[in-house]
Amino acid sequence: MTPHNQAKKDEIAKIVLMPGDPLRAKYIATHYLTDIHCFNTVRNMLGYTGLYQGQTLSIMGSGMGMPSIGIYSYELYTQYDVDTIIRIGSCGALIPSLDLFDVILADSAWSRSTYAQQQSHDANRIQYPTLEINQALKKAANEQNQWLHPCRFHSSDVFYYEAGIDSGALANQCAVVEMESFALFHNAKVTGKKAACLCTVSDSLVTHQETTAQQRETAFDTMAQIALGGSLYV
Ligand SMILES: O=P(O)(O)O[C@H]1O[C@H](CO)[C@@H](O)[C@H]1O
Ligand SMILES: O=c1cc[nH]c(=O)[nH]1
Repeated sequence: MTPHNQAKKDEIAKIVLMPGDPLRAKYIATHYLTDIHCFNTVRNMLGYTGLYQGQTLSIMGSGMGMPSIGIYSYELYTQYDVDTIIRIGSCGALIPSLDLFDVILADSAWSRSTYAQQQSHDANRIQYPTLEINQALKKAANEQNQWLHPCRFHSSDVFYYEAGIDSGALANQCAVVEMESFALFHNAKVTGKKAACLCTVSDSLVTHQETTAQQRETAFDTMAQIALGGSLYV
């Protein structure tokens, strides 16, 4: 147990799907897993373990932002022997060619965050997912006839900008913005574990279209199904 997670070690699977929203975790667990068991309610950061096509899998919220996913993912990797975390988030489109509900796969995450610098003196502004997990997700998407858009993410500490879209994100060819992948990829690297990040486009910073809070909780089924399918190839 940790200050943030009441689970015993054997209650969490080797693979964890991790949305920011704990209610998205509950929705996916209750709709797609069988034999589910809720292993964490501390701070309402709900976590579930169950079976997906016979394989044990966990789904747990990360909360919003790098400090939050930094805590939960580090504990999962170092105290619960989790091997792989696949973030299943929402993101804002930074380029006009992306539509609401498109599913995006991070091939890298650029950030101004000091998370990696503070955590391990890692000064890299770009962190990377695990290639083998991205390949598993691409294979699952292919099988499901879904198109996955691989691109660089801007992993930001900010949701509401007074100064407009971060020019550094555009200069670094980021196609979407979200708030966790950089810290997750860093934690996977320093612990010798694996990570990937899928996001569904929930809004566009270009067209200003947006989904509702309810859709962000319960309407990201395409992404969930790709992550669930990919977990079988990990
Ligand atoms: O929907 P989730 O997974 O929380 O992801 C995105 O949504 C939150 C902001 O609304 C941030 O956590 C951002 O990364
Ligand atoms: O961080 C995020 C997530 C979704 N949409 C945004 O605009 N930013």
